[in-house]
Amino acid sequence: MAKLTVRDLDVKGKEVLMRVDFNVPLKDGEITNDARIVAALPTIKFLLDGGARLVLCSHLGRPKNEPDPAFSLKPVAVRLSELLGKEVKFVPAAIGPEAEAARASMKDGDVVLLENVRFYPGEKRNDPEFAKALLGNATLFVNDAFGTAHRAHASTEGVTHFAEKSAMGFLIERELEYLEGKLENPEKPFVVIMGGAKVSDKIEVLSKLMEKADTFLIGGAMANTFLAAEGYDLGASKIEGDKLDLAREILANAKAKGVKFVLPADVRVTMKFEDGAETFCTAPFAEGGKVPEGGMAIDIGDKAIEEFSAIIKDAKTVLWNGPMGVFEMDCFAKGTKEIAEALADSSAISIVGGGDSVTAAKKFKVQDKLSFCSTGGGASLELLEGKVLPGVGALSDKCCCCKQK
Ligand SMILES: Nc1ncnc2c1ncn2[C@@H]1O[C@H](COP(=O)(O)OP(=O)(O)O)[C@@H](O)[C@H]1O
Ligand SMILES: O=C(OP(=O)(O)O)[C@H](O)COP(=O)(O)O
Repeated sequence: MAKLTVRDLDVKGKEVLMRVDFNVPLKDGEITNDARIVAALPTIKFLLDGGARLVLCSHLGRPKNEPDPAFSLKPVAVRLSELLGKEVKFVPAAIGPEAEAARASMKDGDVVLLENVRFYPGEKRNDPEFAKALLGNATLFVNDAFGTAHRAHASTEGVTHFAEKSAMGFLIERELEYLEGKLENPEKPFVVIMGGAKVSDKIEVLSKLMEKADTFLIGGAMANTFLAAEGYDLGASKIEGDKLDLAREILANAKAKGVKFVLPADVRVTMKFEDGAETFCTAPFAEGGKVPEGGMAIDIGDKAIEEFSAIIKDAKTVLWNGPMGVFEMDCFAKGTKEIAEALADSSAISIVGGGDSVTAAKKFKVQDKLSFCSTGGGASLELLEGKVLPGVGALSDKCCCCKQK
């Protein structure tokens, strides 16, 4: 069922509670990446231009359900104010007399940012009393916190039970358009690039995507587990030893479905896991290549890069989730960098599923050449697994005239 969006709301003169994901990285009180604030701006501006009295709420980090200055949203209010070019009043509480007073004194077009909702035990518990207090006198709720939409918390799900209408913002709308819409009937060939640390984190998403994908390209540490399951010698590489049977099952499943499941032909190896370490590529496994004793596969090899890039070139839709190697260190980053560049050069619809892959796309400066980069790691994975995100499922349905919610 289609959900309400901000376009369906009449917000003039009304108090609107909006959940954003302002969970930004901070270093010594400074925001080191404001992408999540920037991503929420279109909805914030739309509501302010429409004459709403806008009350923003978010979490930041994982405080222990009590106030902790290290996780205060105050620096975010300052940055948001700069980006909007207007005052954003910061309220050092999310509920209670101070928050109520600040909200009561708002005029149309004003915006306030409440303090971190995770300073209260009711947030993660999804306590109805906390949700009611957070909604306050607002009758309308807007959720644009895609990165947190997989959490059924008071500020993402609980408040919808008390608001007259609950709608999604433009960010969530766009995330759904790409991670659901474009992948519903993907233009073929549809290629899925999977990497990252663990097979076990991605089993569900692998199985789900197996229904649609033509080809999987597997890299990162998860490729090591598949290669080990095929009987190759991986030396001291990172492997999930207890997932070998599962890996064999996935390989058999792909074969039965006629899906190409491409493992790296070769891997890049280091004898020392440290920055600036020397590396070399193994011979192709099919030609007897192996990781020597004590060696670690930390990236896909040059032959694998060549093969993966050729497949990406012919694709019409590509979904990328998980780096090809330990891209955080330049000496182990070649595979991830070249695959990111191959994706940027391709004419395919290119969708990056959040988390480390987006960090990699930024690091290798290809983000602008990709069709879409998700702002949520966990949320994008759950969506790709086919789950309904609680923060989306709880929004008002488009057809019900919204009186019930
Ligand atoms: N061959 C490898 N050996 C060890 N770690 C790896 C390897 N390849 C990738 N990684 C690590 O996997 C991590 C990312 O894994 P993951 O969290 O599953 O990705 P994502 O966040 O994109 O879903 C990165 O920190 C990267 O260094
Ligand atoms: O950064 C987030 O998730 P992500 O790292 O999975 O993208 C979200 O803000 C959710 O945070 P949480 O995982 O503490 O609930």
